Amino acid sequence: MRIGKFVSLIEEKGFDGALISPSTNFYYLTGLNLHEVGERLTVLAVNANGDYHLLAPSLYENVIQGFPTTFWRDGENAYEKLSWILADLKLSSGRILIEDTMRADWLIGIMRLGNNSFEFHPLSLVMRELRMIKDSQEIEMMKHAAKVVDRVFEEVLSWDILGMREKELALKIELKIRELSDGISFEPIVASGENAANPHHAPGERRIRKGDMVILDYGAKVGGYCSDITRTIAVGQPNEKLIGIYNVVKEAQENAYRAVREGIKAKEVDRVARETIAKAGYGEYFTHRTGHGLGLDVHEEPYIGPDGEVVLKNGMTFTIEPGIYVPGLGGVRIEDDVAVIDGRGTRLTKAERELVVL
Ligand SMILES: CSCC[C@H](N)C(=O)N1CCC[C@H]1C(=O)O
Repeated sequence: MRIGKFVSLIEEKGFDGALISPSTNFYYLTGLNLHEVGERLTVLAVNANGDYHLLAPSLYENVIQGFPTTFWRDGENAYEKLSWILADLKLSSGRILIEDTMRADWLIGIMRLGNNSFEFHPLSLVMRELRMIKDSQEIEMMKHAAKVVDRVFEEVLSWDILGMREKELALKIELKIRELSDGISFEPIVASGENAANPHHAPGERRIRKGDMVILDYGAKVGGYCSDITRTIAVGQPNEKLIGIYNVVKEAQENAYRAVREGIKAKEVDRVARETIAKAGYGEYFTHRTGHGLGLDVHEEPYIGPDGEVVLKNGMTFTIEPGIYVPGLGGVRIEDDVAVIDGRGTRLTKAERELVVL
């Protein structure tokens, strides 16, 4: 468990405690994977002396073992039990870290507990520091998740996708990922033809046609850790303009990857990708950041954007995924997962990056 290191950090930063609801932070700190707690109040309370206690629904009695926990049953007053825990931990005032994704109704319920005068701060203030550098076990998990998405890409290339609806292909990809891993890290994106001009296109009814460029963006989870890959493929010969765009994106991705070094700021990697695309005349069509950190969350620190002030260090993991999106025509994105190892970038995803024409 990583709670010890977390407590040292909160003390060092002058916080009095933390209230953490189920989330990737909760999993990172406790190793507990509480599936679908939904609306049932579940909170881990930690104080700056290193004492901690969990409040959880009794449905999870079989899952939570060997962890200091008070369980509550449906029909009981969970907030009353939480107030007893906070009193025991002497958490009634002060600077308290709150899980960023805590449900608003829980937070309001906590604010209404008697005798509390908390000053709330987002938990990410502390967790980002802990989670940004992955240890070797975490990197192993991410390598495994990356292998899965590479394998899925090979499978896709063996399918007859001409005439298939985007959403059918997205479902097939999802099923393959689920077969090979612990699950998807987000709902796959399949964007064909002019739909590929939308970076977060929701796969729909459009059938894949001859001459389409198709963006495939999907990810797997292994042991909680995510991969995230994008490849753009052609079905039949695409028009010359799209082929030109493909080559610009491939060059931008390669240049940004080669720029990765320990000690430079994340925004330097973004700048390299952006300059490559701007020089080719497509600057205004690269409408998002170059990448994002990857780990237990599919989007986390360090963000690789024009405002990326984080200094890259060994153990950081992130995506490099420049794209060009031309409304009415289509788009191209190429994305790899990268880890900083021995001072340089190492690609975790290795699927073919040359344009594949099916
Ligand atoms: C979590 S949904 C989007 C997944 C995708 N791989 C992705 O992260 N992006 C697609 C466009 C840019 C990038 C993003 O920052 O959202």
